[in-house]
Amino acid sequence: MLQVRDVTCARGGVPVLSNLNFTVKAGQALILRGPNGIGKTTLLRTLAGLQPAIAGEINYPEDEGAYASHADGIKSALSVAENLAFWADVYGTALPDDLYAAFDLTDLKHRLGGTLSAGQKRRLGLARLGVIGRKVLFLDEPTVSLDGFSVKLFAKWLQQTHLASGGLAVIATHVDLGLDTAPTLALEPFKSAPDASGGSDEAFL
Ligand SMILES: Nc1ncnc2c1ncn2[C@@H]1O[C@H](COP(=O)(O)OP(=O)(O)OP(=O)(O)O)[C@@H](O)[C@H]1O
Repeated sequence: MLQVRDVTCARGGVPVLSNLNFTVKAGQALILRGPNGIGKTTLLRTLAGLQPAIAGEINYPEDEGAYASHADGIKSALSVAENLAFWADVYGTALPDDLYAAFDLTDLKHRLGGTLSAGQKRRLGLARLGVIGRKVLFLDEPTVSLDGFSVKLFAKWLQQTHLASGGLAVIATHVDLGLDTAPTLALEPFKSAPDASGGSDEAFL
């Protein structure tokens, strides 16, 4: 379970979203909604522990979190199979039997990562989530570059594999993933004071 209590997150030292409270249970996905710049990426990175919250508490089982950003994190000189084997090695896991089929990568197994199209790269980036075995996923616009078929395929993996096996997910998306019963959290009411101003911090990759 993920518990978020009175959390405020910030960019460049300036609060972006304040006083967030929510719980996501095992088997559940929470969809974050809000316009560009509201702070979805900032919140996801904060939840994932990549930057500190400036207030509040975030709890979920230790070593179960994983963040997937806009970037695919693919090694271009390795093949699709080698990329996935690399992640399995890093996380000490085994590749699930149905992984290639689940992300429509069967015919691309031996292609170099660097030669994949944007959507194919994204499918490979998402397939990493099926390898690392983490239960608490923080997903930032996971369907960018995906066609309709691939969006459905990803939603199916999320629902029938990840959530069905007791995982959970917090997902920032402007696309309807068609996840049954996934609650939505609109972030606009949590926007921090509009007159707050501050400097820049490091750009997110
Ligand atoms: N490097 C930075 N330093 C300071 N502020 C930043 C930096 N990068 C982004 N911001 C600001 O922080 C706020 C939150 O940005 P964030 O990327 O979290 O929004 P978002 O909701 O994910 O946006 P989008 O839907 O466009 O991806 C925005 O107002 C943005 O301009």
